[in-house]
Amino acid sequence: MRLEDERRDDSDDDGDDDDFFDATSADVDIDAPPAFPALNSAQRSSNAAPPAPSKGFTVSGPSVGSKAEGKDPSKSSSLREVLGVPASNLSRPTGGGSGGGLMVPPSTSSKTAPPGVGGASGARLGGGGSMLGVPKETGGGARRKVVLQPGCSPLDWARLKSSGDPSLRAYVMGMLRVKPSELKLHNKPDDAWSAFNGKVYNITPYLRFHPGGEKELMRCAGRDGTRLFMLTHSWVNIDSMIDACMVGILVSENT
Ligand code: HEM
Repeated sequence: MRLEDERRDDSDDDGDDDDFFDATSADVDIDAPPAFPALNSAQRSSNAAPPAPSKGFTVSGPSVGSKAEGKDPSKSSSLREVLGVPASNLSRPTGGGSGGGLMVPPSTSSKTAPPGVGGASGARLGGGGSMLGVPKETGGGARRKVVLQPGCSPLDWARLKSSGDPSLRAYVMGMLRVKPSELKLHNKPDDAWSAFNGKVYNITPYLRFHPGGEKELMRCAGRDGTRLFMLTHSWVNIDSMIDACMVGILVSENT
């Protein structure tokens, strides 16, 4: 399916949290990436530089030079796998100590702590919390962050992913050759497939684990989400994240 065609079956953007995919509305750029970090996030408000994709960022925390990498537990390859993030991205330039992996210890950040919450964990609820499965700050002001339900942390996902549960692959045996017209049929939360880099994945099981929320992920249900994915967070290693959900490869309509 060409991009022009994709634009016709658009998701509506009426602010309703319940509507995931609507193939009828038009005139919205379906690949317009969401703000990352969120426009009103602690990362931005704390005088942060814009997040860099994979190179050229600065680190304000403890030394994370290549020599230190092997010694730091938060940069172990297994953690990287769980997060689907290359080592070089575990510390994004966040300022204010709200980064995901190696940033300033929690106790140094009190700026975003909600009232009544001491500087320790409460201050860490925003920013890079999603990478560690920490529910994000929700209360107060205009901030509207995704809250992962209990049991939906990256580690929980890693556990489920390696369980071999056949429902991860929608009970598909072998690998399918999926045409865009067939892909389009799987556009509901309980039956959502999406193509990334030519591979078709059943994204339904991952929805509740997605740090960016179900609604954002559902924007690419039933279609090729590669562009939106790359515009949003090209540093995320999609293969390592949802390889267990792969159901086939995307083929052209007249194959
Ligand atoms: C199956 C495909 C996807 C996977 C495996 C995935 C995975 C992830 C991961 C691992 C993160 C955390 C990254 C980090 O904090 O550095 C993340 C965050 C995010 N994702 Fe996705 N993503 C997918 C698709 C999408 C799509 C299609 C969208 C949007 C339209 C999206 C929007 C977001 C947003 C907005 C965040 C930031 C959440 C925050 O505020 O921390 N994602 N995603």
